[in-house]
Amino acid sequence: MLRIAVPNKGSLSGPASEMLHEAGYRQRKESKELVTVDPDNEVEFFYLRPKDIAIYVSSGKLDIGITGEDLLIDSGARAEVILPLGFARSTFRFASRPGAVKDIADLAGRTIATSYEGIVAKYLDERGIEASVVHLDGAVETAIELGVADAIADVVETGTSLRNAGLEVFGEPIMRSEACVIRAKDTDGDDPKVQQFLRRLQGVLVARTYVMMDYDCRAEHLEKAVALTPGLESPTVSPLHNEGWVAVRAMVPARDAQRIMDDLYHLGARAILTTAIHACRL
Ligand SMILES: Nc1ncnc2c1ncn2[C@@H]1O[C@H](COP(=O)(O)OP(=O)(O)OP(=O)(O)O)[C@@H](O)[C@H]1O
Ligand SMILES: O=P(O)(O)OC[C@H]1O[C@H](OP(=O)(O)OP(=O)(O)O)[C@H](O)[C@@H]1O
Ligand SMILES: [Mg+2]
Repeated sequence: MLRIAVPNKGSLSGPASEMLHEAGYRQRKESKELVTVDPDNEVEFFYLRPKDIAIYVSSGKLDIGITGEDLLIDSGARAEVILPLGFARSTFRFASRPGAVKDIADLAGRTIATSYEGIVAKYLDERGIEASVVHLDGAVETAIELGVADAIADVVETGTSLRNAGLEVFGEPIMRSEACVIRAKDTDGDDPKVQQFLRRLQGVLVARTYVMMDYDCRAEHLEKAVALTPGLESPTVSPLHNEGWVAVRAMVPARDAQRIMDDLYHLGARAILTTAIHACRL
């Protein structure tokens, strides 16, 4: 049985379970459940604190886990990313009151509040900057107003939390992060159960980011049309009953679909349809 760690709380928890559900895995029915077995797929899911997942996975007791790249790096655990999952995208940045800390070098001798001490300590160490790091569990933006720190290092997505606290980022992003599947370093990459799990998740990612496009066009416009819709390998082209016309079918990135439909129409293509992809194996 494959043993998989899944976040039990926070920003990663809902989207992770949703993705697993879309991939055909049974998920817990109730947020208090800590373990769920999916006997049909021979998988056991362990719902754990996101911050702890890399530690469990690196210990080898669980085969793989879903967590944030930032949490993985922060933990210092011997585990690695094997598949980025495209959700919980964020940056990790320093911030302070406007102008209070000018740049990274200006952090020397200051106090920095963060929930990610591991990332911050490593970043400062690599640059030879000596500063004190104060660990807080969350809501670190408030640490400056309450005089606990001169600067913070925290997850930034839209920047709303920083703005609301009257803070501004400084320096380059410390790192970028997204949810990902991880496994212990130095493990066998060919485990067929893990490979099948990854193929299922990749199928969900493709189904989320691509649509199927069908259209008819005159044979003399085919090369230009196919250049707009090259598909993943190559589009399917079938003859139509009307001589001189062909039907084309190809996967296209969902976010480009409307622009491609406009361009195909200008080229003379007609009956241009897009349909959702529900599941896929590439
Ligand atoms: N607003 C956000 N947008 C995108 N990703 C986020 C956001 N907040 C946290 N994350 C990501 O979620 C992961 C942190 O999850 P975790 O559950 O530890 O914290 P959380 O979502 O802030 O929950 P809480 O602090 O309430 O426990 C990290 O990978 C982080 O980058
Ligand atoms: O840039 P934004 O879109 O505002 O998102 C970033 C905020 O989201 C997370 O906070 P969360 O709500 O999880 O609270 P926390 O600080 O207690 O972790 C993170 O810690 C930031 O505070
Ligand atoms: Mg948080």
